[in-house]
Amino acid sequence: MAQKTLTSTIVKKFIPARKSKSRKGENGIVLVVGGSYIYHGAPILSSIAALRSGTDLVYTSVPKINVASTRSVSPNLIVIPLVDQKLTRGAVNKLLGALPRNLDSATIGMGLAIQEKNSLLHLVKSLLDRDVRLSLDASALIPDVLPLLANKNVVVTPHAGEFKRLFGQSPPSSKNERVKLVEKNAKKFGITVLLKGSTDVISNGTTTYLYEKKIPAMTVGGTGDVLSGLVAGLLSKNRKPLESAAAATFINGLAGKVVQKKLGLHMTSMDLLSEIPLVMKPFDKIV
Ligand SMILES: NC(=O)C1=CN([C@@H]2O[C@H](COP(=O)(O)OP(=O)(O)OC[C@H]3O[C@@H](n4cnc5c(N)ncnc54)[C@H](O)[C@@H]3O)[C@@H](O)[C@H]2O)[C@@H](O)CC1
Ligand SMILES: Nc1ncnc2c1ncn2[C@@H]1O[C@H](COP(=O)(O)OP(=O)(O)O)[C@@H](O)[C@H]1O
Ligand SMILES: [Mg+2]
Repeated sequence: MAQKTLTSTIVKKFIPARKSKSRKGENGIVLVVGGSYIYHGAPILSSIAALRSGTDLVYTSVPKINVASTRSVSPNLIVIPLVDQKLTRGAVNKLLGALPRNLDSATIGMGLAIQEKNSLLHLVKSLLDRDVRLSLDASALIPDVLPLLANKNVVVTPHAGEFKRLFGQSPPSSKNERVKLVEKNAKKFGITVLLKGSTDVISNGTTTYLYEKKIPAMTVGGTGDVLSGLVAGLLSKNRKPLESAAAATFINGLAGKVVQKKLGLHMTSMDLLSEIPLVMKPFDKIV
């Protein structure tokens, strides 16, 4: 299968136009589920990235111990408390009852502590049953979730360590072998796989995009959390998981390039957030 290198021309087609006459909610409603006692920042990074990708509303669900700190970060976030410190069946049932009716997409896993595996499976299945498009990251990347995902507009965003946990094989260092392994698993499970690294590999098993970034400053913690929010933000308007994942990784890299140029190897993932609007603006279309 031929791989294509991501370019602005390709990505421009993946970002839907906004109608002048649209109303609040028509340009994306996103749910972010993540965070834990130690990792409070991940869902915040993901949520702000989703908003900055150009969605209308982002609902951020975090354990109740994180609610006050999360709310204090930004009035733009609508925080839905998880009733337990970790993801439990009871917390998922309460969350499902509190969700907005017309949710378009969700991203789950960043910084999340999962008490019972079945609570994650129940959350994923319930959201897919409501035709919510998913971006699964970090703690949500466990093999048990794979059978739920086939051909359901789902993107998984593992780094190499999460890839091994999810698919049982470590991505090899040879680029061609890496691409083949990503394609094999994407096809086998009917999902879009975005394998993160110095070169991101994005494939749905039929089409594959590569994005070589040369932005080592992005190894700082949180840049994958930002990416998960960008994927969900784009998925909320473009149902095609491959296109949304490819556009998200390209935007994340563009922002990283600008920040590295400005700050060298001293960026934090927060710096990416302020660059997202500036790098995405040239892709805006209003009809
Ligand atoms: N401020 C925050 O709240 C932050 C929270 N974070 C959260 O921290 C949690 C743990 O994240 P980590 O990615 O550190 O997961 P882990 O530290 O649990 O890494 C999982 C496994 O993968 C291995 N691994 C990690 N990156 C790898 C790579 N590129 N190649 C090969 N092996 C690799 C690790 O050694 C480990 O064995 C995640 O839920 C993440 O979302 C991080 O994103 C950092 C920022
Ligand atoms: N050497 C590198 N050069 C450029 N980007 C990188 C490099 N290593 C990792 N990245 C990027 O950093 C992010 C890492 O994701 P992840 O490990 O999940 O981060 P975190 O969980 O800390 O948010 C991905 O977006 C990946 O593309
Ligand atoms: Mg991560």
